Amino acid sequence: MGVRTLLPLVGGAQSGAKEKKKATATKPSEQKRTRRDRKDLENILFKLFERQPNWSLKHLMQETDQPEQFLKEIMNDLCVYNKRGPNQGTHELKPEYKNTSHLDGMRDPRAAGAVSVSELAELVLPWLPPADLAAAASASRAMRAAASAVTARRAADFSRGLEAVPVPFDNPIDSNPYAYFLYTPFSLIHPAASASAHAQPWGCAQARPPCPTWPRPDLGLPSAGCACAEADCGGAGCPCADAEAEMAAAGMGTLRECGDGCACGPSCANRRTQRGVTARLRVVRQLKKGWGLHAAEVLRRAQFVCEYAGEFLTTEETRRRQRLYDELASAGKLSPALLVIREHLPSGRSCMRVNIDATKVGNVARFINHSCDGGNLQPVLVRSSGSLLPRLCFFAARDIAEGEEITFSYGDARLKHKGLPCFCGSSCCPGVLPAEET
Ligand SMILES: C[S@@+](CC[C@H](N)C(=O)[O-])C[C@H]1O[C@@H](n2cnc3c(N)ncnc32)[C@H](O)[C@@H]1O
Repeated sequence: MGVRTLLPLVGGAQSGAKEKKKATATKPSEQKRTRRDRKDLENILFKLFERQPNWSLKHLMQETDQPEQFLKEIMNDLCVYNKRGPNQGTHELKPEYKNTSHLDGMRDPRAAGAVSVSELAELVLPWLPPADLAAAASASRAMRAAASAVTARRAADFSRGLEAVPVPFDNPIDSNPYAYFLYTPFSLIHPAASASAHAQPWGCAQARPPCPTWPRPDLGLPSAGCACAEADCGGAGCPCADAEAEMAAAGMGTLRECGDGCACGPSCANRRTQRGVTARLRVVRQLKKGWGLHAAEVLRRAQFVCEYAGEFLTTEETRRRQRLYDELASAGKLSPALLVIREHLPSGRSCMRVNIDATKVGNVARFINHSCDGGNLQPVLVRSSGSLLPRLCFFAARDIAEGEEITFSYGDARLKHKGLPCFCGSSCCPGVLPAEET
């Protein structure tokens, strides 16, 4: 558990005659002093009594800047008043409150085991969606400070420590610090995905966990796969190898990799799309397109950028969600990230359909905007041995400069009656985003 946060103390102890005079002359009126949160004030007083054991009421008022009556109430609970002796006229802590720094967060014997406001905030606030976080922030000054820290951490890494590198938000347009959704480094099967992802902390103070922490779901056929020695995996003799692998990254559109059914481990060289995001990226707010994914370093042609991760949906659930998303999107209330991939099978007569929804549960790819000229990413359908469902992965189609927006083409079909406007800016843009009834 983290160290308790103490609000800054006001000024230093003033004991000289000159300072006393000055303090009297500038003493603010009682009405101007606003009450602190009681627990915070108690913490401040404990700190002051650690600095020196005896304090007059007047000096404590100067230090804490609290209304006299409020301060007296708390001091009655925590202190004894010295009527005589060398410390006459001062207060000191009651014996049960002295030398208890080793019991940090448990000072109040009236509530043994109680934690401070900031400790409680640290436990609870990372679990809250933005509206609840804002409501909690209005409860007290300490809660406001804790909520701002959570917000800052959310804006600094929306992968919540689940990727090898942090992925920050950058909003030069308005005061919205981040977009709220649940993060998954790889696709999950609905409805298990939605159920488990409803509770996910985001913005905790503790160090990033080793990534990724979620168990990868078993998506398929455990028996299929290779048994190569690790060093040979992906080579000419490996049944999971793809002779066209390099070309795939450059534009062939499909790729094979080792997977759950193989004897090799996660460090196998033939699993280049299975280690999550390693390229430096950032999400930047734009005036017309909302958030967009940008390169935060130079990306080389054919470099793996990210997988399109979200919830694998049935076609029935996809249609249900699409109706809802269409309504919300046309009212400007949502940027849907629902993707349907159709892969034509070799017979040419049927096609395999994969539905991935990254709107509520997704990864960095949910921020990739559309470009009518095809953008700078090459989408590649990756099949891993032992997995039934292919994964959509993105490779750099050419060198991408630092700061450049990362885009791909959502498709050609514009079959919907009322399409959303497209602001990709390319010369071939017809002005409407691709869309079709699913
Ligand atoms: C996968 S999301 C991309 C991230 C999105 N911009 C956001 O703020 O979350 C897809 C949505 O982004 C918006 N979008 C993507 N490309 C666009 C473009 N070229 N012009 C206008 N809006 C675009 C549309 O609202 C679309 O439904």
